[in-house]
Amino acid sequence: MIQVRNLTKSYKYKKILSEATLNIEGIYGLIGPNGAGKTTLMRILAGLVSVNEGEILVESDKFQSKDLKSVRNNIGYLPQDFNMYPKATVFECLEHIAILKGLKDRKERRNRIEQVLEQVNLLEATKQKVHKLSGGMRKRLGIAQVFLTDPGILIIDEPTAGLDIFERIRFRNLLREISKDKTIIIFSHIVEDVEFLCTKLGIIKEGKVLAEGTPSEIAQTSSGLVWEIQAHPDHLPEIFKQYTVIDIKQQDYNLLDIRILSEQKPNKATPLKPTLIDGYLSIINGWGIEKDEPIKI
Ligand SMILES: Nc1ncnc2c1ncn2[C@@H]1O[C@H](COP(=O)(O)OP(=O)(O)OP(=O)(O)O)[C@@H](O)[C@H]1O
Repeated sequence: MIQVRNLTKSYKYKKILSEATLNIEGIYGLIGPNGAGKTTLMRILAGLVSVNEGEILVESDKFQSKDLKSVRNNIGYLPQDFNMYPKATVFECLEHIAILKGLKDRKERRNRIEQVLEQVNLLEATKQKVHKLSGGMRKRLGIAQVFLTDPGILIIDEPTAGLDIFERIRFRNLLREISKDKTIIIFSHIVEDVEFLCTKLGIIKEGKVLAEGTPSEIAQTSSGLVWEIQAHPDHLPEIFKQYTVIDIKQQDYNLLDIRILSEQKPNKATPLKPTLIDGYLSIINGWGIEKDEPIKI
């Protein structure tokens, strides 16, 4: 469990994070639009950036600490594109990193490397050069290097960016498997990633935490706001002006099924069961949010 309390971060006069409070546990997803402050928060948690105000309390079976620097060894960070030592083989790359991480004993180090490669299903690629790996394999190599020291907390930036559908599913399954004894924090603007993986979510916009809850609790915040309307493609510009459009499906050449958010029931609209993306967009749009108060779910 990581408790982030009233975290404020400014660069010069610009506030990037404003009294952000989060209770991070399980597989936790932090989502928000571009510029929301996700990367900044991630870098703070990874111990790479300092804060102006607030505190972070890390609790796990292993320790309890308010000082992130002292627990850095228990935090593994996987950046969006792991591409260290591109000319080295997978094994050489892990060996370099293991040495940097202080695994001094040669035999122990080699055993550990084999263990982590097996864990992420990369044993067969041991001798392949890093730059020749597919995007998904590189992600798995990223996880392998993080696992060398078996951290209790894993921070992952955009887990499935650049992966095809098969690698996406495979990588999500890997994360689910390894999450059993770890806290995993996923930073993403792909709602689908967090929907399938995360047990809890935080929504952040312009440096402020707008809501925190399970995916279904977040979805429920848009209850009564989600509708399907049907319209001719020529009417789309008008519909975009009037409503927040979530999805459009072509029924035939002349008819579209359009999923929208609206506080009032539009003419001839059918109410729909809310999903996470509906809840996310309604929160981002500010519906049901008291000014400056996070949604209490
Ligand atoms: N070192 C810095 N100096 C000044 N401003 C910064 C710095 N780093 C980030 N910012 C600003 O902080 C704001 C939040 O940036 P951040 O990268 O944390 O957002 P984000 O949610 O990760 O966005 P994205 O999804 O686009 O990556 C942006 O307006 C950005 O310009």
